[in-house]
Amino acid sequence: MNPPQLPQDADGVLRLAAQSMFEVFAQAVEGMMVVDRQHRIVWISDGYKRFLPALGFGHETEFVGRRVEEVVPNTLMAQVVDQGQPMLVDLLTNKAGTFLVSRLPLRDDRGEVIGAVGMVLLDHPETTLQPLIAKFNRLQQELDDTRRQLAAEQVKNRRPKYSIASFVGSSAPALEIKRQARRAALSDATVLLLGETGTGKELLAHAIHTASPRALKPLVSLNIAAVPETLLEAEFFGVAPGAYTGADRKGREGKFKLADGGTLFLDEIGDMPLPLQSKLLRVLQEQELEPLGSNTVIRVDVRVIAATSRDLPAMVARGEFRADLFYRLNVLPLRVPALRERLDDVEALAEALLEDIVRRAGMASRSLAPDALELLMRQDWPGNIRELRNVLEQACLMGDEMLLQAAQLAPYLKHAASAAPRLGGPAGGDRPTVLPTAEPRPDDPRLLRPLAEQIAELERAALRAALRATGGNKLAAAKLLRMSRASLYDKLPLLDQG
Ligand SMILES: Nc1ncnc2c1ncn2[C@@H]1O[C@H](COP(=O)(O)OP(=O)(O)OP(=O)(O)O)[C@@H](O)[C@H]1O
Repeated sequence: MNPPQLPQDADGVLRLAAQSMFEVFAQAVEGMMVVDRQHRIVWISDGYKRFLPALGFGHETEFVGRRVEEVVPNTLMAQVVDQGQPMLVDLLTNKAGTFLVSRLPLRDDRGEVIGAVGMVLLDHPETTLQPLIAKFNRLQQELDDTRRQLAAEQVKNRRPKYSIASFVGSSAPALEIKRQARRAALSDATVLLLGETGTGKELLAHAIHTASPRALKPLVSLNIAAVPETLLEAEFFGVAPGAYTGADRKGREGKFKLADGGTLFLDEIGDMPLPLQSKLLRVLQEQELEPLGSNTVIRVDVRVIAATSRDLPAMVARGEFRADLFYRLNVLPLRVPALRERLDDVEALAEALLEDIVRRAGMASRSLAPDALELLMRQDWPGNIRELRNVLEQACLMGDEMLLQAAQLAPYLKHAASAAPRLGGPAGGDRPTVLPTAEPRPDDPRLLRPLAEQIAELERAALRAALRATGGNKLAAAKLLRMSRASLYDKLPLLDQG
C-alpha cells in the first residue's frame, strides 16, 4: 500500500489549529499571559485582568510592558524563557493567592525561544486540590519554622553570654581584673587569661569580646583539652571538600574561619600538642591558613583570646610549650584572681549564684544564714567559683529551707575549714593563707600577750598571704589588702621579724 499523502494545505491547517487552540485556551483557562524574550509582558487575556487589583494594579496599561518578575511575585516565567523548558503544572503562591499554573516557552520557525505563555489553570485550586495543598502548606510551614529556629540557635550560640558586669565582685582584685578586661576590650591584641580552674576565665573571654568592637561578629570557642589530638588540626583549620571520604567528604569550616571578623576563644591552650603549636603560631602571625587537604590559602581576621590554668613559663622551660608561641600569646596577660584572694566577694557571688540556680531549677528563692556565709568564707576553694556554685547547688537540691544554714552546706564542703590557719600559726603551705575569720576561743592563752605583738603577727600573716597570692606584686598585694603601696612598703620590714 502507498503511504497516505499529506494534504496539500497541512501547514495551513496546523497554523490554524495552533491559533484556535491559543484562542480556546485563552477563553477556557482562568487567565493567560504572553511575555517576550526580555520577560516583558506583551499581552494578557481578559480573564487575567481580574487578578490585577490583587497584584496592586488598577489597569492593564500599568501592567503590560513591565518585566514579569517585577509585577508577579514568585513567578518562574523568566526562568522558562531563559531555559527554554516548559513547566507543565506548578503551584504559584503570592499576594494574589495560590494558583495552579502552566508555563510553556514560545519558539520561532528556527526553534529560537522568543518568549513564553503562562496560564492560570485553576484560580482556587484549594477547592479541588485541597488535601494536596494543605499538606504542601503544612510542610512549607514546618520548613520555615525549622529554618527560623536554626538561624536563631546559630545566632544564640555565637552570641556572647556574658558582659564585664556579669563578673560579680567588688573586692580590689575583682575591680582590678574588670579594669584590665575593659582595657583589653579596647585593643585588638591577643589576650592570655591566666588563673586557676573555675575563676571565671571563660566568662571574662566572653565579656572582653562583648565589650570589643568585634561584639557583633561571632565569638567561637574551642576547648583544646576536650578535642582528641588527632582531630584538633581539622577543628582549627577546617577540611577542604573531598579531602576525606565519609562524613567529612563535603568539607568543613574550621574554627578560625567561623570566627572570621570576630574572636576565637582558645581554652586550655596549655594542652596544645607541640606539632600544632607551630601551625597556630603561623596563623597568629600571618592571619592566613590552609584547610586540610587544600592548597589554597584563606585569609582570616581573628582576634584570639587564650586561657590556661597551667604554668606556661614552666612548660616553656621544660620544652613542653614553644617559647615563640608563648610570647605571641602573652601580649596582654590577665591574671584572674582565685576566689580565696577575694573572699570579700563570696557573699555577692553566693547571692548571684543562688539566684541563678533557683531560676534555672524553677525553685523558690534561697538565701544564706550568717553562719553559712561565715563557713563559706573560711574555705580554701581550690575549685573556685565553679566549686562554690556546686556546693550551693547541691545544698539547694537536698533541702527545701529558704534560709541555708551552715549545717546544710557542710556535707558538701570537701575542704571544710582548710583555709583557716590558727591565730599565730605558721603561714606556710602551697596555697596562699587566708586570714582567720572565726574568733579564737576567749580562753585561748595566746590572747593574753601584748596586743602589739598579736597585731604584728596578724599583719605579717596578711602581708605574706597577699604577696604569695599576687606572685610578689606589691601593688596588687597592697590593693588586695586595701592599703596604699606606701603603707605596704612601710610594713615590709615586719616580715623580717617574724
Ligand atoms: N566573677 C564571677 N561572677 C559570677 N559568676 C562567675 C564568676 N566567675 C566565674 N563564674 C561562674 O563560675 C563558673 C566557672 O567559670 P568559668 O568557666 O569562666 O571558669 P574558667 O576559669 O574558665 O574555668 P576552667 O579553667 O576550668 O575552664 C561559671 O559558671 C561562671 O559563670
